[in-house]
Amino acid sequence: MLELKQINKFFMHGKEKQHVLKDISITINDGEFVAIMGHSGSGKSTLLNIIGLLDRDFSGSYLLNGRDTRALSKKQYTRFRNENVGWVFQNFKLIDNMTVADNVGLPLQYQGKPHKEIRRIVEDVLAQVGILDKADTYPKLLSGGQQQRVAIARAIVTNPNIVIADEPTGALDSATTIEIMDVFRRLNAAGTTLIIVTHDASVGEQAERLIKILDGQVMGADYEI
Ligand SMILES: Nc1ncnc2c1ncn2[C@@H]1O[C@H](COP(=O)(O)OP(=O)(O)OP(=O)(O)O)[C@@H](O)[C@H]1O
Repeated sequence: MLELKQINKFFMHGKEKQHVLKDISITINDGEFVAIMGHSGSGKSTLLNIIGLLDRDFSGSYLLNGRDTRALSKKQYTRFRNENVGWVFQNFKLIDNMTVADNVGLPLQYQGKPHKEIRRIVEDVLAQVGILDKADTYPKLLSGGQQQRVAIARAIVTNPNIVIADEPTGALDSATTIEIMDVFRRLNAAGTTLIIVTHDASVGEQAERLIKILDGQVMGADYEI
């Protein structure tokens, strides 16, 4: 479970202080599929970075699986993220000069797993996202949808309980968006908590719950984006 309480976040622009997140309190239960929507600049990515343990420079409290994320040392915080959260981005963020299998296996390499075990887990995960036949090719030779499957495989290779995706279909056409959302939905059906920021209403409507953000604040269900 994920509990954000009274989160406030500021950015400095020279001497100007910008209040980007305003008193955000959200609870997300294990296994939920939540979409976050709102206008450009409303604070969605800033919020996602906090939820996904990439940023803890904020005020308020954030408990993840009962742990106070702000009480962790820097090393513990990074480790906690690697164990609990898988990230997927709009532009895939794959390493071009590494094969698909090596990209997906990277988080396991960081964990110090033996080579043979890494290959076995990677093949399992690639099969799960439907691109086992691409294991030994390079990302740039794949379509956008295939590259996003690789990125999803990399996000889930450590078996995290939460997958966080920032505009994961933003660079994909509508047919590919449907395919990628199928992959996400299967993942969620198998028990993974899924949190997606999206501008695409067809993606947002697949979520169990929609969190709407306006100017850094959570809006009620009747707010029209
Ligand atoms: N690192 C940063 N330094 C300074 N200001 C920032 C930084 N990151 C975001 N901001 C500001 O915070 C506000 C919210 O940005 P954020 O990226 O969270 O919005 P968003 O809702 O995700 O937008 P979009 O839909 O366009 O991605 C914006 O005004 C942005 O300029």
